[in-house]
Amino acid sequence: MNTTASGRADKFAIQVSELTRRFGHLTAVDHIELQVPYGEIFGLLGANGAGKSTLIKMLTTLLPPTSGSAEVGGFSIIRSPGQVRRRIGYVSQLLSADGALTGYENLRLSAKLYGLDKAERNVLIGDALEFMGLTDSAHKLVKTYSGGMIRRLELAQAMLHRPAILFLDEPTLGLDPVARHTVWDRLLDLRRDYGMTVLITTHDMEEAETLCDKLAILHKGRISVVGKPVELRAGLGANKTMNDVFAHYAGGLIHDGGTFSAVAQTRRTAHRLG
Ligand SMILES: Nc1ncnc2c1ncn2[C@@H]1O[C@H](COP(=O)(O)OP(=O)(O)OP(=O)(O)O)[C@@H](O)[C@H]1O
Repeated sequence: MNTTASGRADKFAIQVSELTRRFGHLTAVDHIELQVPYGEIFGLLGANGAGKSTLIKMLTTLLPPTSGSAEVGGFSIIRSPGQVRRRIGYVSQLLSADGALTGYENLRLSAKLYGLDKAERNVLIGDALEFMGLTDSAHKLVKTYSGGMIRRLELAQAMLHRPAILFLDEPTLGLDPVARHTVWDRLLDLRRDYGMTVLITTHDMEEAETLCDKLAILHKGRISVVGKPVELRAGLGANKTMNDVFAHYAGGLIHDGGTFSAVAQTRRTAHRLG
């Protein structure tokens, strides 16, 4: 249990009530209810356009909701967005590290943006580099990094100020299996060492099953089911896979070769670093 600045004991890192976002006539997120306890690794699944990124953008205060409410780290995303931002780290789908800077310089930039003072800054940057296995590459340009190293650098940037809650939009998209597993290990370490709560979006059924304690599947802006991966599979019958669960609750199959957005994203990443 965490105690917020208001002194209130708070069991949930994320509490969402009737949260809704419309874009014109389209309701991208439709009256969502969600509770994520502190210390949980929580996965958001859904087909392209289901509303995952829109939900994350609202919870990270980047996009105002049309209606409804949410508390993140004990603070309202509407009334206290600054308090929310102090308690979260966010890695977006888009490449956020700057390829023309070194890993260290990227981290120093993040530290300044977070307002960390100089003495604290150097210790926290050193810790983050070490934690993500990037100490030896700290002074190399990021455009020479592999995709897995870039993801770990982005995680290092997001964990720098020791947020209570990390939001990661498709954290392992486009990574090979070894790099993917390394990212999973680091996320598990962040939970173990710092008690961080992690909310991720993913299209990867292995990631959903192996990494996440609990999953919510979104379909057309609504949550169609919430549960532990093993419960969701068992709920459909014997020998059901996560792909079956996804097809049942998300209205479609995960196709071989990835989704359109996965392919586009991978290419965007390659282009930016090229
Ligand atoms: N700024 C915007 N203006 C208009 N429509 C938007 C905007 N952002 C998202 N949408 C629409 O809202 C719906 C939900 O989009 P969102 O990006 O949240 O889905 P997603 O589940 O994250 O999809 P993906 O897996 O492709 O990232 C989609 O129909 C999308 O086209």
